[in-house]
Amino acid sequence: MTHIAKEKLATLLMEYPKPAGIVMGYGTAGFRARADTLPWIMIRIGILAAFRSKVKRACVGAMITASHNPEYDNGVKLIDPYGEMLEQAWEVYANNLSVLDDDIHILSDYLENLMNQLNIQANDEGIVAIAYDTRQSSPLLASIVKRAAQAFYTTIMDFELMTTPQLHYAVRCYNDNGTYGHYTEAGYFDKLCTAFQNLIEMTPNIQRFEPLAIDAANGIGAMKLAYMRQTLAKYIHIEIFNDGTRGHLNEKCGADYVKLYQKAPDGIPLTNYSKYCSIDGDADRLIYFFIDKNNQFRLLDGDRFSVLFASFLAMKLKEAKLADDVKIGVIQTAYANGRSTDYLVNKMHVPVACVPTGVKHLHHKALDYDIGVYFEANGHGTVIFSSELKSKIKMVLEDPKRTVEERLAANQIRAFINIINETVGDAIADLLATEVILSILHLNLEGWLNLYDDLPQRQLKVAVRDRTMIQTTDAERRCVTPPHLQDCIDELVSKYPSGRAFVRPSGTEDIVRVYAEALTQQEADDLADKVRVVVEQLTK
Ligand SMILES: CC(=O)N[C@H]1[C@@H](OP(=O)(O)O)O[C@H](CO)[C@@H](O)[C@@H]1O
Ligand SMILES: [Mg+2]
Repeated sequence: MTHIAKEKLATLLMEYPKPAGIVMGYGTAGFRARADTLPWIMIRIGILAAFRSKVKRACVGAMITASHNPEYDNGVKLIDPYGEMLEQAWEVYANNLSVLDDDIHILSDYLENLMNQLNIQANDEGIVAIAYDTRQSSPLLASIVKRAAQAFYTTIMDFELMTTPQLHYAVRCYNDNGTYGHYTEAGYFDKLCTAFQNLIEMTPNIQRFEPLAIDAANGIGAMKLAYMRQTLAKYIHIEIFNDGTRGHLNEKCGADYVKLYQKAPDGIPLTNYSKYCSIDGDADRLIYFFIDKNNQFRLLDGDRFSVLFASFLAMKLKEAKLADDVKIGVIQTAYANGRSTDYLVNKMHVPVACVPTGVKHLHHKALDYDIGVYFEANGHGTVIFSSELKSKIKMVLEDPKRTVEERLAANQIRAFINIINETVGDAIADLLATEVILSILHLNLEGWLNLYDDLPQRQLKVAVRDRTMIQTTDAERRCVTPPHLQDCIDELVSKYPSGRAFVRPSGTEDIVRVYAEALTQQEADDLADKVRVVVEQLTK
């Protein structure tokens, strides 16, 4: 480590000291906590981003956001060169760095060892792309990441205000020299909007788009959607509410609020539109909803996107005569409604895999398929396509012996691939994909909802002394510790027809989550509550 790097680090450590006794782990979505407790961890993350970039000899990203959490929280996560989440093995380095106190000698010893281990030279080049959401605390936190990375000969690409998926996209494009698209924001919108227009224009008898009201959670998405709204005004009328001019970020609005409380957000008129959706604070989650004829609030969550996207793609594969040699699969977590899994497996005959919570797990598993559709129930997800599938599509398009219908279907899949953000779940891309599929299939929200009926469900948060006491297996569906907890859950569940329940420690909050579903809301509530009681008893 150079003398200058050491000096710069020492200055940062003095400026942003680590609070005594603080412990922080790189969790489901990076480091996340109250914003005022975060500056010190940004130093560590800045260093790690620089190292990661040097090792991969590519640009990596650092996104400052706490997504759907309150304005006073913030967080940071790293993005790997292909636009995916940081490789899990590196989370260990993040955790090791977070354990270290502010002693510059100890820190530089650790860093020198790490540089040796990773075979990094002090003057290797690094490049880190940084972006942040609209939180007041974000610019300062971003500036600390930047200064720490710069201490290690690293160039910074400062994108300032961006959605999380936009940064994932930019990192991917930058590293594959524009093959995936141009890495700027203009490049991002150009790719999505052009593909959306193409798909509309190539499809005969497409249904007119009904106006859509969007709850933007008073976050970054409002600003970005405004740009898209103008570009696509010719096709679809979009109104943006909760755009940050009045309300507070994620407060009684946004995708997480709507999904968790199963009710409409504040700040949006509920009578004027037939279609509504909510995004979250960093615009990577999307949830649709509407008010039905009986004045009931009806929700379409992540499971519904899986079903819709997989149905559309399976249909187009069939039309393109590609269905036989393409492996399509859906990835869910334990939070997926049992009826969605049932519909996918038994009605659509699409294989479903279940993985632990967190997009990194879903994304990883989706790579096993030619078309991997993945969504968390909360509305975070995307579709990824293998390069073999992309070549097959190209072959159909270039084969003069193929019929017009076959080529049209292949072309529709190709356009769909360009709407989707394959690097990570993206509310804006998913919204465009959903809108265009609904119009192609002539479905309204009611028709989409009627594909299957959800089982009533309940989610609870339980505060316990030490959430790590609960350990799980089988994609978090069964508890291993504390002893007997699983037996108690099994016993409770057996009393409810079609009942299912599980318990897991949250990776982003200091709580344990309980999930239950059953035939009626009353039973789901009862089951969840009884499970809560045994959790409380056995973790005392
Ligand atoms: C039940 C639930 O919604 N859990 C969320 C939440 O994780 P937890 O580990 O459950 O706190 O935050 C994650 C990051 O945003 C998201 O990926 C995940 O789906
Ligand atoms: Mg988010």
